[in-house]
Amino acid sequence: MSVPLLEIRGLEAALVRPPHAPLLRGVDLTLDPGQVHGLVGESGAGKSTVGKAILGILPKAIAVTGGTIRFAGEDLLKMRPSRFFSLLGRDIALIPQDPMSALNPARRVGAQIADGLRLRRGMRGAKLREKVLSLLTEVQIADPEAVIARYPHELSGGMRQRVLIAAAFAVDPKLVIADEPTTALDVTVQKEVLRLIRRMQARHGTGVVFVTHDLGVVAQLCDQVTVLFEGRVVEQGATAAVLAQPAHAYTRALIEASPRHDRPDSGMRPIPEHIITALKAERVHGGEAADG
Ligand SMILES: Nc1ncnc2c1ncn2[C@@H]1O[C@H](COP(=O)(O)OP(=O)(O)OP(=O)(O)O)[C@@H](O)[C@H]1O
Repeated sequence: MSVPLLEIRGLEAALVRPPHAPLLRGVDLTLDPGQVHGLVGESGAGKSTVGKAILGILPKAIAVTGGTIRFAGEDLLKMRPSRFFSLLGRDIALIPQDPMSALNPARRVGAQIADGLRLRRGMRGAKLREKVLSLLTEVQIADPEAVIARYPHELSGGMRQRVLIAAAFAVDPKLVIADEPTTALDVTVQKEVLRLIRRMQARHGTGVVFVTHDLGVVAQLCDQVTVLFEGRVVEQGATAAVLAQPAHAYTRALIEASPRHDRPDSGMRPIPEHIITALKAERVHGGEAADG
């Protein structure tokens, strides 16, 4: 039996300060190599917390309190720090939400893409420059020779996100965590960037955990989907099946509430109150503390 690329079991996280409000309540998720798994839910559902727990970059206020996160069979939560940091940036990479704050404003973009290749692949000189240029071409940046010498503020938001995609895929990671990578972009650019991520992951055979509040994005990009509500998995499965025949009332409501892509300004509509109430009741009856 092949080992999943990523296998999360019973992941729990909570606020560090009393009363230690739980944020993740036993999240399970399995990702096979080369697959794209969408993590979807409303704001505050815990999507980013899952992504950050995988990357070991949870804010100080949040701690993992239970469960396992296995990457190719090894538990990231139990790994020696030196081993964990050798995986980050080489086997596991991040495409962040906000390209401007992820890039160093004082360094040219070519140098920033080159960092991972120098550090993780030992590339130098002309070979390194060639590789950076070919990555920029791969993410469809015209005139890469000129772009490597630019500073982040000299590029558009879409170009900056392409630069970060190039940086994430530069060292051929096995797993990419994409945390709402198109939220800051306008709708037309969003579509191009999504297509680009899909193409890059297919070409590089990369597994992707894609954090989004947008089921339209899930439909376009993801093989599998996990629906989160208040830190708990409500529904999980192959995207086509879940979207065509959602088993849970919350998923159905989320589909109905999703922004219409033919009307980009339509926004997300609220989930009906009775469904939220029923979900909270399910949690209480499931034996968990009624903490909110
Ligand atoms: N730095 C922090 N300190 C305290 N609580 C936090 C912090 N970051 C997140 N939280 C809390 O953790 C919970 C889950 O947040 P998370 O960011 O994972 O949700 P999300 O589903 O990604 O939502 P969004 O789409 O708004 O980012 C929320 O209740 C949030 O208030």
